[in-house]
Amino acid sequence: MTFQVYDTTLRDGAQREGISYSVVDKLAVARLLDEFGVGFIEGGWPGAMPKDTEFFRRARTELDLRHALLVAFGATRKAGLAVADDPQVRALLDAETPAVCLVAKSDIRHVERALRTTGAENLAMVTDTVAHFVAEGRRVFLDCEHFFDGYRYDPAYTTAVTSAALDAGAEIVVMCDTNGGMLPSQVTTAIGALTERLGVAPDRLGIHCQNDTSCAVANTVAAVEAGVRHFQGTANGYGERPGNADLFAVVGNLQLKLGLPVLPDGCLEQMVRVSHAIAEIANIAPETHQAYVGAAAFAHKAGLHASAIKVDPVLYNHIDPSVVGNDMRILVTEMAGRASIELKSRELGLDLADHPDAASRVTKRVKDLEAGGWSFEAADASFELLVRSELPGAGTPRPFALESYRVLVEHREDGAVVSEATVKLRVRGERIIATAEGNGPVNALDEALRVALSRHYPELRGFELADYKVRILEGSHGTGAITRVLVETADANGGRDWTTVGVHENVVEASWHALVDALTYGLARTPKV
Ligand SMILES: CC(=O)SCCNC(=O)CCNC(=O)[C@H](O)C(C)(C)COP(=O)(O)OP(=O)(O)OC[C@H]1O[C@@H](n2cnc3c(N)ncnc32)[C@H](O)[C@@H]1OP(=O)(O)O
Ligand SMILES: CC(=O)C(=O)O
Repeated sequence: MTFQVYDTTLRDGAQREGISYSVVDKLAVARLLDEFGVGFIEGGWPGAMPKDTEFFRRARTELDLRHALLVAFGATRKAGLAVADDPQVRALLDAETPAVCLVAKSDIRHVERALRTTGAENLAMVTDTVAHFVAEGRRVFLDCEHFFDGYRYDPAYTTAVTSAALDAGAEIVVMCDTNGGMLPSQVTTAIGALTERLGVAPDRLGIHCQNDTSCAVANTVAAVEAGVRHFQGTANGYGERPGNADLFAVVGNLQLKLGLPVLPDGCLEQMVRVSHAIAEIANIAPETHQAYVGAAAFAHKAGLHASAIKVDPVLYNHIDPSVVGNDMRILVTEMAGRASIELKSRELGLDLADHPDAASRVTKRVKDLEAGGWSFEAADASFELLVRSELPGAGTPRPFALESYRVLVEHREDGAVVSEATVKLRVRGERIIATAEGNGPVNALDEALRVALSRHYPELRGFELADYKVRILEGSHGTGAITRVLVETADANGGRDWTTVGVHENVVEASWHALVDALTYGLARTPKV
């Protein structure tokens, strides 16, 4: 059984609001899609946009694809124009791709109202254009726009468009749910009715679904279950309006749920890497909760889940995440039980299995702290320090003892606002007082701490405050609003970043907790200078 995995990230995907690829971006995306093992890459519409024309020109020398064939997209000839005289058709040929995909009207209402021509002329446009490209040695796919809506309105006309294309030599006629309004059962019914009417097997048909009902993936899978072998989609579901069928979910479902061999061996595990790399190029943050590839796709928060996962991860994962290049994660929050704490600690290299009392104490502290507004879900480093403080023999020494700190904010006559912080610490028996300025109170505090500690801990110089997030939480504890601060610290020497948390009614004090955890954690894991 051979499947055609047809990617349209660079054509339909580029129709998503906010995406604008350069030619270099398009070449990079094409290489990634090829590594994912798709069979066809629709690279754009040559002749419609100079960038797309340029992409196909450069692709000839700069792309060395292992799995995929490049496809150029265009429309059937203009109404009333000979196919050989249509400049769009010429541009499509000039792209010199082994295959082309032609979009054709297949809903009689669109033929008459949007194209402003007759049903007969549209059929001739399909026949002429398909035959022209076939005669030029191209493989031809025909995208039937508004196929399902057209078929419901006038099945005879939509069927006639399909037959005209197949008779003229099209390899596959693609049923497009252009407005994205279909449901899986409607797709299945239409395919059954059409194949009966046409007298052709469903493997001459393809499927292309927009996602306006959030059913694009389900509709695509339903079409394949109905016998279709050519399916289209885009990386991460990018596309016009809400998007297209997310090719990663489609492929994951077909390969892992239905056991269909849609990708070459060794490609499925590239899924997460390719998904995130394309998101990066598209300048769109990867969707954390995206099926299969999202960072949270296999992240477990509920204590009950973790307690079963501790026995066997299969019990709460629909697949082994590594099969698609993803990882399972255990989240530690107020919903954690002892099993969550134990599994998360194990992830961090701390074994609580032989310390049930410590696991219970950590669980209780996490629940109590979270009730007070703390959140460890994104603050692994603070969680690790907490576990270490309870696990016998694993404690992390605090690098200093605080005598006091003070922060001033000065609004000067010239309008400048400067913060100044002073810290008084005891470091290895020495009393140190240090003062520093910063562009805000937290920055000043961070600088003063570094000044005070740098002689005893020179490795601190490699730490950078990479991100600082503040969230004001509604006052639900009789204290008024409280502030939660998350600090992300980067290691200039290339180590992994780490995140710490602090909570207090006062934003500076909350930040102080997060900063102290950040330095403590960083110093504990960095080799001494
Ligand atoms: C469903 C889909 O998403 S298909 C992909 C759609 N993608 C895009 O539209 C992006 C690229 N498009 C473009 O750059 C431009 O729209 C172009 C270059 C294709 C056309 O631009 P223009 O010539 O200025 O025409 P315009 O966009 O205003 O209208 C489209 C024309 O194509 C005609 N047309 C639409 N579909 C078809 C078709 N399947 N076959 C032949 N002609 C068609 C329309 O009737 C209209 O013709 P008209 O100019 O004689 O009225
Ligand atoms: C061709 C296409 O993108 C559509 O009909 O949705």
